[in-house]
Amino acid sequence: MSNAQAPVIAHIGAVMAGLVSIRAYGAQQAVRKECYVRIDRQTRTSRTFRDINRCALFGLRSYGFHDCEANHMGIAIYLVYGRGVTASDTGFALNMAVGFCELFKFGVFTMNRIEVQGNSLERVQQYLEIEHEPKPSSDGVPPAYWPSSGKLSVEGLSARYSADGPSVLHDVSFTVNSGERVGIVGRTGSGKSSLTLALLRCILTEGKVFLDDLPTNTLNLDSLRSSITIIPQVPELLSGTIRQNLDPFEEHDDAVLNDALRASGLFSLQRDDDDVKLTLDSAIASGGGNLSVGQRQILALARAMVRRSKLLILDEATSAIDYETDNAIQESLRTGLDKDVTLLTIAHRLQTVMDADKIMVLDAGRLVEFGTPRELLKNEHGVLRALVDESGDKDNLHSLLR
Ligand SMILES: Nc1ncnc2c1ncn2[C@@H]1O[C@H](COP(=O)(O)OP(=O)(O)OP(=O)(O)O)[C@@H](O)[C@H]1O
Repeated sequence: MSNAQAPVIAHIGAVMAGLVSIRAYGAQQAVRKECYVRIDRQTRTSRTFRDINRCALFGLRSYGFHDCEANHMGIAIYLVYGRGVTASDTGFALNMAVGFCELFKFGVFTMNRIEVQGNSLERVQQYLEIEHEPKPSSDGVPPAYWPSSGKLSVEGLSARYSADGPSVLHDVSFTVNSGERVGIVGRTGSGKSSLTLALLRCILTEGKVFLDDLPTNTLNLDSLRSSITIIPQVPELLSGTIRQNLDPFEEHDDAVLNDALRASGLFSLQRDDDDVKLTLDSAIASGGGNLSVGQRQILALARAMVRRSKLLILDEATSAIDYETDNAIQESLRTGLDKDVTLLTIAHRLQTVMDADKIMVLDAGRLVEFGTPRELLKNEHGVLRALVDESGDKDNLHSLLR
């Protein structure tokens, strides 16, 4: 019954979250139909559960009548005709005999309830049994100064999503010097996001990755991931205040946090006559639901500045944010970050990476070009040149480069 109930609750949750889209696409009928299917399934199991319960209760009552009542009668006869039985013995014995039946019934129902609720334990068990990432060990703790620079070297990196799945990155090798800004481009499915996941060891990898000359495969995952900051296309925020989101462990004072907000460009986007201004005390809804995607990205950028990571990976979300916000973010990336911060930008729009120090072009999981934009565009048969020539922005991109 519990297993049938979860899909109903999940469906209602999903519908509530997507009400606007459902109405916009006129999908009420399909959603209602799916809801009925799930409710029917849940009702069937619930009905069976209750029927069996009734059956058990009926059985118990019958048993109680035949057995307990007969017992009571036997005891009563003994108490009336037996010798040396006092009035207090009689009262006590009859009282206990009636109570025993109730206790027995209660015991059976409690056992049944425990079995049903045990379903929750089964679910916990399922989570305990899934494959876990390696646990941190004392050997994997990096020196306190690490990483002192954002130098990144990758040697023969291959990656796959599961042990028996296909390889999505093939023998990728490159070196990015500390403070360099590198744009990662490629067609859809070329492995751009997989490369960032491989750097964070979120997927299975082979080959070597060195951050500030330390091989990352020997490090504890928490140390590695806390030293690299990634700003995804749609950053997640925690419910609380902006202060808690920027500094969850309360390690920095307000001046540092405000500096980060200013450097990330948040204040430059707010006008004096805005009704709602974001400050450190502004409330954030769960997942950042009360902020726009652009504002969430800016806060994620501010968080990266507070963390002072030497390697920052930006999964560009230009399609979701307006021109002004995009400009503010790009400007903050140019001016707000420390000079030794290495920035890898996954570019969906070529325009944002044309001023990068280097561009990395991926194709079907292979690194096919890596160099300065000028060098790569000189190659008439190159992949970047083809991507630029295919884009509607071709003239603009060439003129940007000039
Ligand atoms: N969770 C996953 N499980 C298995 N394979 C995956 C998974 N995610 C991506 N892939 C595969 O990995 C390859 C590279 O995908 P990836 O998401 O890295 O491409 P991308 O260049 O980031 O694409 P896009 O520009 O569309 O985001 C694709 O062939 C894809 O099918």
